[in-house]
Formats: sequence, C-alpha cells, structure tokens
Amino acid sequence: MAEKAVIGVTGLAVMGRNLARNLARHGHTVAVHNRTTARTKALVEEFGHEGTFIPAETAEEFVASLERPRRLVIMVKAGAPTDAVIDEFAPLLEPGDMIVDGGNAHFADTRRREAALRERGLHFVGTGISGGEEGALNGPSIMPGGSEESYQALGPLLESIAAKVDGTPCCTHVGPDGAGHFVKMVHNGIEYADMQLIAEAYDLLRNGAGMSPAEIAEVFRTWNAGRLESYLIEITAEVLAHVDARTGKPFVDVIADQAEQKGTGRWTVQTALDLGVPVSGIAEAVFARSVSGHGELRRAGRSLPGPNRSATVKLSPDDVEKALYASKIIAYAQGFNQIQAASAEYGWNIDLGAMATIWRGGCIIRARFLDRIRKAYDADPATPTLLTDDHFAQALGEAQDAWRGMVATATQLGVPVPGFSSALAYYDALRAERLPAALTQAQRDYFGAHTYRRVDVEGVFHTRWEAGAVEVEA
Ligand SMILES: NC(=O)C1=CN([C@@H]2O[C@H](COP(=O)(O)OP(=O)(O)OC[C@H]3O[C@@H](n4cnc5c(N)ncnc54)[C@H](OP(=O)(O)O)[C@@H]3O)[C@@H](O)[C@H]2O)C=CC1
Ligand SMILES: O=C(CO)[C@H](O)[C@H](O)COP(=O)(O)O
Repeated sequence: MAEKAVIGVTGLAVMGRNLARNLARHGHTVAVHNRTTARTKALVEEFGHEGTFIPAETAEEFVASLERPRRLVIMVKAGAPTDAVIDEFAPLLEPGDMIVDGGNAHFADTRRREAALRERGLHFVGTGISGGEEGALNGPSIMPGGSEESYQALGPLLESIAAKVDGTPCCTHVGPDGAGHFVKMVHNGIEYADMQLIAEAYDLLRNGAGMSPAEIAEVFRTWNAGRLESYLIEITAEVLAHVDARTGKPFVDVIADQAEQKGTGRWTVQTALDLGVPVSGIAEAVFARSVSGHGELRRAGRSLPGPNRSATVKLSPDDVEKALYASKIIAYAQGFNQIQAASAEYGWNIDLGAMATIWRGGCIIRARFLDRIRKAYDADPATPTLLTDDHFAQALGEAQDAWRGMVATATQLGVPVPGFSSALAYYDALRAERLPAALTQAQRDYFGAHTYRRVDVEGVFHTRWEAGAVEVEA
C-alpha cells in the first residue's frame, strides 16, 4: 500500500511552502498541494531532499494521500479564497477529519466556518501562525483554536514544528472555535502598536536629537541588550544601519514614508470597539499608518505653521528608552485586556499567561518582556490590568518623569508621537481619582435625558433642566 501522509498542506506560497518543509524536516510525511501545480512541483524539486513529500495535483489525490483522521492545513489568502478552498475539500472529507486554517482569517469567519463544518462532523481549526517566512520554516508561534479533540490529534505535530523557548513549544490550544484567530489578530494589533512606538522613538532621536540613522542603530543595539530585547528592536537596528546600494544614502531615507496594512490591525480595533475595550495604542498605530498613506492630505497640510524651535534639542536616549518601555507596557496590557474580554464574551476560557508564553518565541512580537507578562498572569490570572503587577507598576513609576518629558518635548518640537502620548493619557486616566466623564454624563442628560448615576445615592436619575433643574428618579 502506498505511504500515507500524516498531514497535508494546500497553498504553497511563502508560508505554506515553508510550513510544509518545516513539517518534513521534523520527520513528518507531508502531502502538498497548490491550486497552481507549478508551485507544488517547484517545492518538491527544490526541497524534496529535506524529507518525505507526497505531491498531489488534484484535490482528490491530495485527500486520498492523507492518513485518517485526515489533517489538512490551508495556507491561502484569507477571505473568499479560504471559503473556496474549504468548499472544494470539505465534500471529499469524512467525519472526524480536520481542516486547519493557518491563514490570517477574521475570527468571525472562523466561528462561522467552524459551526458549519461541525454540523458535517468535521473539525475546523482556525490557527494563528506568526513568524513570517522564516518563522514558518524554522519555528513559528502557533495559536490553534477549534475543539479539544482536534488538538489531541494535531497538538503533538504542531508543537514539534513550533519555536521553543526554554524547551517549551510556542504552541498551545488557545480555546474553542475562533479563539486562535482572535489571539492572532490581537498579536498583529500589538505588532502594529509596537512598531509605531519604535518608529516614534526613532523619529525623536532623528528629528528631535538630530542623530543619524547609523547612530540610532547603535542605540537600538544597546536597547536590544536590555529589557527591550525583542525581534522588532533587533531588526530595527539592522534596518537603520543599512545603506542603500544605489544611492549610498541611509536605506530608511529612500523608502516612501507611506505605511501599508493588510487589515489585521484594523480588525483588532474594530473588534475592540465592539467589545468596549480601550486599545488606544493599537488604534493610534492603525491611524498613524492611515495618516502616512494619505498623500493628498499630507501635501495639503505641509504648509501649516509649526512651532518655533531650535533645530535639535538635548534629548537623552535613556529617556526615550523609558518612554518606549512604558508605552509598550500600556500597548501590551491593552491587547491582553482585549483577549480577556473576548474570552469572557465567547466563553473561550483563554489562559492569558499561556498566550504570553507562546509569544515568547517564533512570532513577530517575540520579546524578553513577554516572560514578565507570563509571570504577572501566573501571579494573578484574573488581574484587571497588567499595569498593577509589581514589576510593571514599578517600571511605569520609574519611567514616568522621562515619559512625560518626552511627550512634552515632542509636542514642543512638533514631532508627532501619538503612541507615546496616548499611552500616557491611558496611564493617567487609570490613575485618576475622578474623570471628567461626570461632565459628559451631565451633558448627555441635559440634551437627551439620557440619565446618570450619583456618587452618593443608589439609582438612576434625570434632571429636568427645562423645569428649573429639578432632579427626578428615572
Ligand atoms: N506572509 C506572511 O508573512 C504571513 C502570512 N500569513 C497568512 O498566511 C496565509 C498565506 O500567506 P502567504 O503564504 O503569504 O500567501 P498569500 O496570502 O500570498 O496567498 C497565496 C496562496 O493562496 C492561494 N490562493 C489564492 N486564491 C486562491 C483560491 N481562490 N483558491 C485556491 N488557492 C488560492 C495561492 O494559490 P496560487 O499559487 O494558485 O495562486 C497561493 O498558494 C495568508 O492568509 C496570510 O495572511 C500569516 C502570517 C504571516
Ligand atoms: O501576520 C503577520 C505576522 O504575524 C504579518 O506579518 C502581518 O500580516 C503583517 O501585517 P500588515 O501587512 O498589515 O503590516
């Protein structure tokens, strides 16, 4: 009898191809398939020596080459292409078989697909995979949702190819139905916030302190040896040190300053709005990309007057580091709160400490810092905010003078720091004994009889402003 594959991958662009190679390199026999068969052939021709691949030209051949229960991984474009692939394969599968969607699907689509396929006896496992092309090959962070039962059959395979930190795989069962894709979405939202904060730190050093990209690269290298150690800081140092071969200019200066986005950051913010969770850091990052991309708007605004400022100011990289670290704590705390809220809303029972654990390696936001987050959730799994954890509260307290100074300096210089300043505003809002929301409530009651609660008496009240401001119980 012909050898069967333990798992199959359909969709062999950068992610699927490298995931299939990673599986094969770990000794798993992998069936491979792609809509355009040239990609399948190229994979086997180029990398066939890395392990055992079973190439398939048709969906029927692909399904027939898988051992039962079948494990079929889809790595295609999110949205309609994913539905098209599911529609093509699901009729060929049998009860107990598993479809793993490793693309960046919207979690609501995953919930819909999971429910529909469950009715047909199939497991649909929406799985976040992070790490890009390199991670897919050498060890990504993997965030599978779906049923417990499917994780029993898939977990060991996925854990074998995931990144490992201190011997622990960066893969765990996140929770049922769309939980895996939700967590991946928030991972990407945090990725946006982290990148924006790094960009602001760079901007302050460049346009505030007047440092060159090469000098800033050195600053980032130093930071990467400390508490900010992370993949994003590491690659920033490399990018800033790079010189464009064509022009001899710093590479960062020859790139158009218009940041693009595929949508996961925007989804994170849209979902947070629906859940009522303030993720201001992620929102500012999405809007900052949006502003950068509005060429016409920016051209129109370029003639607006700026502050009277000297060309540069004395600005300490240590203080920028403090502002960056403090703002980063806020962004991550907000993202974890969003996962916490969704877990409660959808009954996912997500272990937040486990999410920090599987993000320590393999993914784009991998960082030393995540170990601290894991410890914070180990100490208090239900904490309403990471900010009050001893380590983070102390770090924020120690950073705050520099952080406030940095936001003030940036404002005076006219350097936009929406990430730093919104993070500080969030911090101050949480600290505040009283918020001006009381006034907002009074206004709402005035113009729309929307009612309010009082600080001293139970109940809901309305003031009849038109009748001599007499208060009545609503
Ligand atoms: N690139 C990255 O760094 C990351 C990507 N992801 C996600 O992983 C998934 C795969 O990403 P990536 O490898 O970059 O590939 P792409 O997102 O560029 O998708 C290309 C693949 O999708 C297939 N495809 C597109 N439309 C259809 C269709 N209608 N029917 C069948 N197959 C179709 C293509 O087949 P064909 O060759 O025939 O055109 C090809 O295999 C995406 O969902 C992406 O968001 C997740 C993490 C990181
Ligand atoms: O999923 C990823 C990492 O985990 C991708 O890198 C991410 O999709 C990039 O997003 P964008 O193109 O919107 O910046």
